[in-house]
Amino acid sequence: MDSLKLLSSPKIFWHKSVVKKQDREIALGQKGCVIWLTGLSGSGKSTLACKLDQALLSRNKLSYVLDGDNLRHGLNKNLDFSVKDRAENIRRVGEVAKLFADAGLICITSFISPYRNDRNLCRKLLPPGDFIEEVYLKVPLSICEKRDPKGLYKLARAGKIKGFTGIDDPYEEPYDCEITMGVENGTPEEMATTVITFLDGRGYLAPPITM
Ligand SMILES: Nc1ncnc2c1ncn2[C@@H]1O[C@H](COP(=O)(O)OS(=O)(=O)O)[C@@H](OP(=O)(O)O)[C@H]1O
Ligand SMILES: Nc1ncnc2c1ncn2[C@@H]1O[C@H](COP(=O)(O)OP(=O)(O)O)[C@@H](O)[C@H]1O
Repeated sequence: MDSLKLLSSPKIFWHKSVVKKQDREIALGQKGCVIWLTGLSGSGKSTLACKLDQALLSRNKLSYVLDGDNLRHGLNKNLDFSVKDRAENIRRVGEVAKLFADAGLICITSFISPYRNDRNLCRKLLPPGDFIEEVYLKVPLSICEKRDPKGLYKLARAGKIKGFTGIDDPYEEPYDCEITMGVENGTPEEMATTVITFLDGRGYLAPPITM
């Protein structure tokens, strides 16, 4: 019974893992954490997530990208863009990211995540220090709309998509994010370097120190 702890439901128990997070981190030579990218559609989240993933791999660090478009093809395919479903989308992402961080990986999430409360709930879900970075891609709507790589803004302006973030649905800017970046911060590669410098400075690209 040592490894069993009673949860809030009397019928569901928590089974403790024998291999600890720290053991996995030592094996991987890094610390598990979550980098949360947020911003409007077209602000560059997926591009930055990919650059980060590549830059980390080139340093022999293991990361994994959870991307809004991709998760909505599978795990979250039953969710729409209502306030309630966006909240559920982000809650599930937070739970999955928590597992990835526990596995010792650097988990990069790329979701509009328009509501402050949903983002803060994910922050609270993770042990202190694991949710290390909220990166806000502060790109004006006019620029995102000009980019419009999927033609969605055009459809939203034409009224063919309802509830599109930035057009007829809100985006709540972060008050307290760790990094804010915009078009003035250079290329996606340069932005990835900024994030990696931050990670390095906080010791996430080295294994934990054990006594
Ligand atoms: N109504 C509406 N509003 C916003 N975005 C929409 C909408 N409908 C479809 N899309 C496409 O879905 C992508 C956003 O999915 P997310 O899971 O990141 O959204 S959210 O965090 O739940 O708000 C988003 O992808 P990105 O452009 O990569 O952000 C869009 O391509
Ligand atoms: N820093 C940047 N400067 C200029 N264009 C960019 C930058 N980052 C991304 N882009 C371009 O903007 C468009 C949207 O980028 P994307 O990463 O798909 O955004 P999101 O995932 O936030 O929707 C793409 O065409 C991409 O090439």
